[in-house]
Amino acid sequence: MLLTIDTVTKTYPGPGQRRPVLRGVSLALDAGETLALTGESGSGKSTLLHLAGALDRFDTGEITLDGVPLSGLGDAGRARLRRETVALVFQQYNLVPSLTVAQNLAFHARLAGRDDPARQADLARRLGLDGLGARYPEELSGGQQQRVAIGRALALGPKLLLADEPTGNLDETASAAVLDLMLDLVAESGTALLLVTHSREIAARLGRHAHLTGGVIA
Ligand SMILES: Nc1ncnc2c1ncn2[C@@H]1O[C@H](COP(=O)(O)OP(=O)(O)OP(=O)(O)O)[C@@H](O)[C@H]1O
Repeated sequence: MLLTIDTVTKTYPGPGQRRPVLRGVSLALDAGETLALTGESGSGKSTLLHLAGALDRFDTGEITLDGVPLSGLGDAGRARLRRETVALVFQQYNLVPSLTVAQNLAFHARLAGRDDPARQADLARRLGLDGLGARYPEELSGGQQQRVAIGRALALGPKLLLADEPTGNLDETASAAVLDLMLDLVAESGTALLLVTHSREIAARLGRHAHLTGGVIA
């Protein structure tokens, strides 16, 4: 298994009565699998995605990512594992406005010491970004910006791609096109995908579907 989430609980610290967001979530994802995570607003989908990506700490239970139990890691260990294994795509594209498309595509791979211009060029071509390399994010459509964000994530060569409502800002046509490309690219590269969505249609396109409700997977 690439990712195993075992009876994980999470309560956010805060004033007043504290209610657990996750009450014992269990979920497993094999290498190369695609899984859609749905659930009502506030059910804890983003929280679970962040925990799976070693971006935040859980209270009890265990998450094992690429063979490494996360509970035993400190901040530095989690950061290293994240760098080596995971890439993220959010609803907000989070591109660097002062960098060109080509520079944005290379940015995270370069930071991780895995700069591979040939791979970036191939991703740009596959994502329909040819000819846009010298443009800045503000000169792109939303769908184009999201395709750059997906290319930037996949340029890392991650084992696990975590996507939080990645097409949530796009109209239906752009959303379908971006999802198609993302699914093609993860299938080709054997990358596992955990994708949070509100859309039943999108969920149906992925290999598996899990629904979060009442702090557990239904
Ligand atoms: N950093 C935080 N501090 C305190 N509470 C938080 C924090 N992040 C999320 N929460 C609370 O935890 C609950 C779950 O939030 P989360 O964002 O995981 O839900 P979600 O299912 O992704 O929601 P949505 O579909 O609306 O994005 C919510 O009640 C939210 O208010």
